[in-house]
Amino acid sequence: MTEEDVLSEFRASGALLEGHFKLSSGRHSAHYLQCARVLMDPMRAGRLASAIVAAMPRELRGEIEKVVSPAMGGIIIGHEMGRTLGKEAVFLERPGGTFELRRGFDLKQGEKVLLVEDVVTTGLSSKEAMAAVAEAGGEVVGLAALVDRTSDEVQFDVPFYPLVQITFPTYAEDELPAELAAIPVTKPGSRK
Ligand SMILES: O=P(O)(O)OC[C@H]1O[C@H](OP(=O)(O)OP(=O)(O)O)[C@H](O)[C@@H]1O
Ligand SMILES: O=C(O)c1cc(=O)[nH]c(=O)[nH]1
Ligand SMILES: [Mg+2]
Repeated sequence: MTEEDVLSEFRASGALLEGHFKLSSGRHSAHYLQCARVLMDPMRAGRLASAIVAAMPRELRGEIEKVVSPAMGGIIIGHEMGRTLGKEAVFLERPGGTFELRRGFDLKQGEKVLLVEDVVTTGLSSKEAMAAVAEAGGEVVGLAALVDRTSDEVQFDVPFYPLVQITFPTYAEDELPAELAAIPVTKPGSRK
């Protein structure tokens, strides 16, 4: 799949939103990729997951023992990646503010994990999820995502495999452009 093919899937499903959004990090943006809309068609979700897996090196694919995703956004794409890889897919939740495995999900000591996100912007959620995997005994061997919204400063300790990179600007609360500040803000994600 080319980058334009992926963006067409986002446009076709009404997942490319324009307005004024408060992101998980607290930063603001005039653009939001609502991945839940792009993933609501199971066939499309499967196609996108297969495309992410196809872009990963064969050696890494062979190493993965389990897929772990941060809820909510990572769950559907993580599950579809698990299907493509033929591995179990579990998810992390943060009812108390910190990511943890619940519902009887666990990891073996040293189990090799592919972390799967829908969108990565500042990378904070991914890093918190990696810390939770380590805490549970797993070893993250790679990070995969549908969309990479990061700037050049964001670095990870493991290889990062986004399907598409889109650099929409983001702004701190105290540096909003006047035209953005004039639009009422919505916060689509679930981080408190
Ligand atoms: O790289 P970051 O700056 O951390 O932003 C990306 C994170 O933000 C969104 O989740 P959110 O916390 O909004 O909650 P959700 O997954 O429940 O929608 C998205 O699903 C990523 O997890
Ligand atoms: O940074 C985020 O919270 C974020 C950005 C985006 O475009 N889509 C999304 O689901 N989350
Ligand atoms: Mg999320």
